[in-house]
Amino acid sequence: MSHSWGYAPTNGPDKWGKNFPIADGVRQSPIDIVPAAASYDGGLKPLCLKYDPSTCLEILNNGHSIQVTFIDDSDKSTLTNGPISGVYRLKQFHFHWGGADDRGSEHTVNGTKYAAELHLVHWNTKYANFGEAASKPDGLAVVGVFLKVGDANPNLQKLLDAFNGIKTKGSQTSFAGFDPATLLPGCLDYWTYDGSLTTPPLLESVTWIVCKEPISVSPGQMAKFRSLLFSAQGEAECCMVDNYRPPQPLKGRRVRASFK
Ligand SMILES: Cc1cc(C)[n+](CCc2c[nH]cn2)c(C)c1
Ligand SMILES: [Zn+2]
Repeated sequence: MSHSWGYAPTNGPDKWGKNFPIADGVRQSPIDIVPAAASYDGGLKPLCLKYDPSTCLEILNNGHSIQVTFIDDSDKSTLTNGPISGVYRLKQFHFHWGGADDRGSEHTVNGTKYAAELHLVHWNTKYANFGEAASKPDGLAVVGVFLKVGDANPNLQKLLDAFNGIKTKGSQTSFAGFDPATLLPGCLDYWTYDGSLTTPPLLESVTWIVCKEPISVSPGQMAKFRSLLFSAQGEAECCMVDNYRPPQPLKGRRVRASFK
């Protein structure tokens, strides 16, 4: 019986290559970002993120993270410009975090881990839908935002309050009218590189856009993330923590910076 992937010693990132050989591919994510080795590219445009809160649909615990999903049947919530061409639609956002404040992000900066990382997942509208786009080299664009422990972030509170209804794997509740733009840092300087999904199926279809500036999160707010469960109702409780893949080999890839 093939047990599904996860983040435990028995089914975690070191084991994913068995069922997903692309785990050792040429453009895997995340990576360690070394700012001094990134090349400034004056041709990179500023990010243009236009989100309509009316497209926000629901929040769910999928057993790997909490995910907020969006209605993506129109260009109401989009990413344009930045390193991409064309229009990418927002499909979902989710987080990765640690069991303590010293770890949790997927990307690292000069080897430094943040307490958590937000991923805003967008798909290229040159393809028919998200699923098709996810299998194309230019199919997805994920904006990554680091969460740094410090002051409480009021923009996270509505999200954290919703966690009470989605504690266990497979639970979901409606979540209307949330504006994901409130989770973006004030400065949208970014690093960008060609990479992959950071969970199985690890498809090499992601243009990564990692913001240089983190947003804040308090220790108490981090505790709310850690109160979620990997396990389903009725199963032995397993805290949802350390749901991050460690940095992968760069394999010659270039990391560009939108800023000097
Ligand atoms: C088709 C598809 C499947 C999955 C698990 N994901 C999420 C994988 C992921 C989480 N964080 C970064 N990549 C995406 C974005 C697309
Ligand atoms: Zn992610």
